[in-house]
Amino acid sequence: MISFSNVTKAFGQHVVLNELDFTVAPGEKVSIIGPSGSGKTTILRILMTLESPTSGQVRVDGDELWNLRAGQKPRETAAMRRTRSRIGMVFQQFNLFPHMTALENVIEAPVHVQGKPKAEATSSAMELLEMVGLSEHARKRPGQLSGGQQQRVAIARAMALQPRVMLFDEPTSALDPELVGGVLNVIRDLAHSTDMTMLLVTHEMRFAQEISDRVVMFDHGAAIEDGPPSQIFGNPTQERTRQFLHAVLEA
Ligand SMILES: Nc1ncnc2c1ncn2[C@@H]1O[C@H](COP(=O)(O)OP(=O)(O)OP(=O)(O)O)[C@@H](O)[C@H]1O
Repeated sequence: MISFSNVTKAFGQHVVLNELDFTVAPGEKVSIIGPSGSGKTTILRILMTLESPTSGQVRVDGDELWNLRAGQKPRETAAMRRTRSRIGMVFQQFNLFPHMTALENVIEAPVHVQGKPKAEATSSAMELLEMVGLSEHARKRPGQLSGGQQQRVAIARAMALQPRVMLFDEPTSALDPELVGGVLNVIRDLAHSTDMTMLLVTHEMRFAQEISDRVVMFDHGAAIEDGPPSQIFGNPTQERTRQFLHAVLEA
């Protein structure tokens, strides 16, 4: 469903992804872990077409996202537009429209991007808000909701175009500790009950261990270890993975 082949991303002289090879199969739930600055968010931003790679190939569901030509700026392609409608992304900061209610945030893309009739979009959005436990708060604006509730609205919003792939970028790291569990419960339910492909960048190691089919350890822009959670958390092959987990789990 997702493939990075020989992908390099540099910001000026700073190489953030270094000849990365990485794939995710349809329906797989994959967590990305690694130290700050190792390139984890950049991978998600490239998939959302918010960044372009410097070189290499990125494919989503068979579509190559960029047609990179040496010396030319990357151009918008039909594959990029198709991909954006196939992928939902949940950011650290909830990314909701503050002047719209929870319900209006969820129906916004189906109505304005897809041209769905408002009544139909509203009924699907209410099902999504119920799924994330917020149907009673549908008429509230983000400022009237807790951070955890706002993030659950953001998950419903990201699901509104019925994506085949969901990307989560440290979805609980901006939350007060007592609100983290509610958001993780929603992501866990999605992981267990849907056949969506899911890619999660997280510092919640125990959660990654619990929900992932595979865990990929990043360091300096490369996937240095890739395996089932039992390997990564129980018996990592790389010393760097061992050190990282020791530092994070002892903190
Ligand atoms: N637009 C940009 N311009 C310049 N440098 C950038 C840009 N975006 C990211 N970087 C740099 O690229 C590196 C990798 O960033 P990225 O956000 O992918 O790391 P990360 O592994 O997600 O880190 P964290 O866990 O702290 O979020 C960082 O050193 C960052 O400063």
